[in-house]
Amino acid sequence: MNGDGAAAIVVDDLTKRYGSHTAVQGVRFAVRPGVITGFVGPNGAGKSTTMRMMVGLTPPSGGRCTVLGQEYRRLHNPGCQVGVLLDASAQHSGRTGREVLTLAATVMGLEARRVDEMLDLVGLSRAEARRRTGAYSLGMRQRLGVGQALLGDPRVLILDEPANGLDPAGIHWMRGLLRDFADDGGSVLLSSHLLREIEVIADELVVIGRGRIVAQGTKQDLLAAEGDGGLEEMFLRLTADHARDTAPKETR
Ligand SMILES: Nc1ncnc2c1ncn2[C@@H]1O[C@H](COP(=O)(O)OP(=O)(O)OP(=O)(O)O)[C@@H](O)[C@H]1O
Repeated sequence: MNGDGAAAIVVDDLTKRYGSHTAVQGVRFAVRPGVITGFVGPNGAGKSTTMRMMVGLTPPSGGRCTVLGQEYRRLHNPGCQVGVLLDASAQHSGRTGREVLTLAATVMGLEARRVDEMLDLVGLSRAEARRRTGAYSLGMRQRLGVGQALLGDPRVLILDEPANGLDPAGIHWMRGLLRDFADDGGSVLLSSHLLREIEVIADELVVIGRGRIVAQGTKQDLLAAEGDGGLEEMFLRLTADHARDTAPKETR
């Protein structure tokens, strides 16, 4: 997948060290338009750290990432180009769902009606939108986070565990939404622990273990090489030597 000139996201040799601990080591992959790329790995493998570096929230120790040809922080009005959902629980708990979207719409210079469009799209009722997000379930927070990510009508989505906390109907909804987004030419990077979900939805896979990429390619090619075991077998085999690293989280 590397070296693809048409790629929407190019991750090039990204490395992150926390003191003597290397959380991400020389990670390279690309995310292309029209494709849902699944980013999978065990707990502590480096998925979130990689995604945080991609959007400028964590400074890399080495390497770089470009989104639509530029570093994320250099993008003009980034929310209108790249939708990001990294931690649905990070919302200000005292704001209502509507306030969260209205504030984001104002920052992006969008019309207020976009807020109602997003509420409809993600299935939050007007009454729910009037409640503070601190009272939301995780699934409702994920829906709001997806609404915020899509608010600016971006062409690229970077989503860390967006299906976490969604009920089966919510997962079904998310699957259709992301499929439509990609079929419409959008680029999606999606991390998930839900291997079955990734197996259904992803077109390409990037597997990370202990900060290093251990496999990448089309789902079809990777699973064909695996035989009957499916993604779960492949995941367990590839990441067996890359079990959870228990280095403590310090400061971001
Ligand atoms: N701010 C930090 N300071 C020190 N170490 C960190 C920090 N953030 C992450 N790490 C370490 O980096 C490694 C990768 O963590 P990361 O959160 O990226 O993994 P992950 O693949 O997203 O895991 P999970 O699936 O559990 O969310 C882990 O060893 C983690 O302890």
